[in-house]
Amino acid sequence: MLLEVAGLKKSFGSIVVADDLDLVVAPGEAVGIIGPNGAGKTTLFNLIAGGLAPTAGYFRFDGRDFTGVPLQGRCRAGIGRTHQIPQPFEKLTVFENLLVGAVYGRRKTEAAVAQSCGEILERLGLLKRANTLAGSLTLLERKRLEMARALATAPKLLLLDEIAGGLTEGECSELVATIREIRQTGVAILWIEHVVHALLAVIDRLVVLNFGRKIADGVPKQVMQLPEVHQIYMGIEA
Ligand SMILES: Nc1ncnc2c1ncn2[C@@H]1O[C@H](COP(=O)(O)OP(=O)(O)OP(=O)(O)O)[C@@H](O)[C@H]1O
Repeated sequence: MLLEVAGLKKSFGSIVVADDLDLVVAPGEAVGIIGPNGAGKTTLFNLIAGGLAPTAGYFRFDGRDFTGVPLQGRCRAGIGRTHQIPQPFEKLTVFENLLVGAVYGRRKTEAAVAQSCGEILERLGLLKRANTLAGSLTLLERKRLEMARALATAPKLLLLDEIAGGLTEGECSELVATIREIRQTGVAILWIEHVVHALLAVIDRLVVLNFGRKIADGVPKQVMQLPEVHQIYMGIEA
């Protein structure tokens, strides 16, 4: 397995956001995560990426025990992430944003990463915006930049947090095509998304969270049919 999380626990006061969670992702696999607002999805990403420390839990990545390893160590080991609300360095250009990811995420010189950053921008459809200040991008371009900057760190696992939210149907389809292309390069994907049809177009497996607990994990179409998923996630009575 590429990622193995076992017995993950985290609370904020009386709110339990990760309740004895187990999760695995195989190399190159695409796994979707759904769940109602406040189910603990983004918190799970923060725990995996290392921005938050769990109360308990075991964490293994790429064959090594990573329990207690901080964010930058996880990034350099191959965990890249995007944020639900894009967080570019607004006063840097698009290309400079990628350089930051590549130089600090891979511990390489600017000269050594410049070409691969250009290739990533081309793949993500942002090459023509390379010298534009990130603060002036459209929402779709910001979302593309989030992915491009994460890819610049050369991840083995890419965490996508609601990347399709707020986009038009056409923009969403474009983004799905890009995510499928990223997958074809061998990068594993763990994707939180409320736009379920976008998710289902990409993923191999679907995990459902509710109140910090995993309530389903399996073949996407079968998971979507489960009465508890209908009831909890969509508010439809079984
Ligand atoms: N730093 C924090 N301090 C206190 N409570 C927090 C903190 N971060 C998250 N929470 C709470 O933990 C719960 C889970 O939040 P989280 O953002 O992980 O949910 P989510 O499933 O990603 O929701 P959404 O779909 O709305 O993005 C929420 O009740 C949230 O208010």
